[in-house]
Amino acid sequence: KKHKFWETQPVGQFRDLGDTSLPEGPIEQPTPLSEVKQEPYNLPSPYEWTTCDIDNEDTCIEVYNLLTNNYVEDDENMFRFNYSREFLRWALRPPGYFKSWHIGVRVKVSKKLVAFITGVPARIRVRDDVVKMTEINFLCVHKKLRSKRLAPVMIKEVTRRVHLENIWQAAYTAGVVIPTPIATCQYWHRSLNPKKLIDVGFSRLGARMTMSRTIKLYKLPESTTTPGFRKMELRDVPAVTRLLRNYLSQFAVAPDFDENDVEHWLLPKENVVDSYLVESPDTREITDFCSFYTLPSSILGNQNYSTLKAAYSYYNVSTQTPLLQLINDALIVAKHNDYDVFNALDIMHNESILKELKFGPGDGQLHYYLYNYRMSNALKPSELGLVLL
Ligand SMILES: COc1cccc(CC(=N)NC(=O)c2cccnc2OC2CCNCC2)c1
Repeated sequence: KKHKFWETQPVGQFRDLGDTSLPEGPIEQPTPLSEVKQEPYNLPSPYEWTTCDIDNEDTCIEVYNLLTNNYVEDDENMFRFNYSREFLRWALRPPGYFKSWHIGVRVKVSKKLVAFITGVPARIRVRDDVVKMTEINFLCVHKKLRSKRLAPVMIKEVTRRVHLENIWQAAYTAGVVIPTPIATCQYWHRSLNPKKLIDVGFSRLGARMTMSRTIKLYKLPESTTTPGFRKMELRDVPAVTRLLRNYLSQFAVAPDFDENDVEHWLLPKENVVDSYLVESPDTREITDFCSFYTLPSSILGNQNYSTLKAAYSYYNVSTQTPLLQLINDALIVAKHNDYDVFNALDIMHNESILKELKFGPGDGQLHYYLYNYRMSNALKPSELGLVLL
């Protein structure tokens, strides 16, 4: 039976698609905190819950190793996400985070960490509704424990702990279709190091193309082209917050960032997140912004390389500089910092610049989901202003 678990959850159900009589918004009302299950869900007997304190170096290493060996792979199992430890500490400790939402599963006898799931708080606007949500991520079950139905109980446990903090909605993404996507996005890749990408099988040499012709095709200038283009600094947080809030207001679903959020999520952090802005040379005004995060992938089974250095488009705002020129400058910076590939989803205004900047379509889709919040119709990717890590 397909979706046995998801048909028991307060999410949009496939059978309700097209039923426009169902109102957009929360599916279930909050329950009084006294009625939320106080004790953890039962795990199969060999396993126990653990809260992963990622400030503890040893625990952070355990989480890193579990994800490095067991997290998401591409459809052809040639690559696996390889989130760094500093990235995980950044992703899991935003303003107002709860350690209790960093949930692990250990083998009672050996104490080995064999599964993980996380939530972080986020204020997300859905049309005119700003909703306190949790962003769910890093659901990972050790390869040897798959099909033991651990994922449903982990999802129920993180939901229970989120309910205890009086939060009733969640946002998450997946490469698979489960009830029911609020948007389905395509991912695109822009080669920066085509020789390596072809060598590791990420890309293929185009028909009637030589390697030297391919290298020439993706060549980028040594330096950025936009006057006033520079790294974001702490002093820019108020202006970037204003710019970003204004820009994101046009999308149906987007984060409701305040200055604290912008300081955490967008201030440059080496090997984690890069952010640049355009400060108009004459007015000194900040008119544009672009950012990408660093998510390497392990290359599974290649003699010459073990890691693919990938940049993922994050939040970009173009008000004076054409988006094409802004993202081209982001590509130039990424190439200069030895990234092999620059990835983007076709969300926000990205679709308009992908082909011209020589992005190629990826071989998969990324589906966005809301928990306990119904949307009458799926959104077009261009209506989505939310990037999850
Ligand atoms: C290249 O190495 C890979 C290793 C594992 C999976 C994939 C394919 C894939 N599933 N890609 C994406 O989900 C993706 C493609 C473009 C932009 N963001 C993405 O995912 C982000 C956001 C969701 N959480 C993972 C990172 C590629």
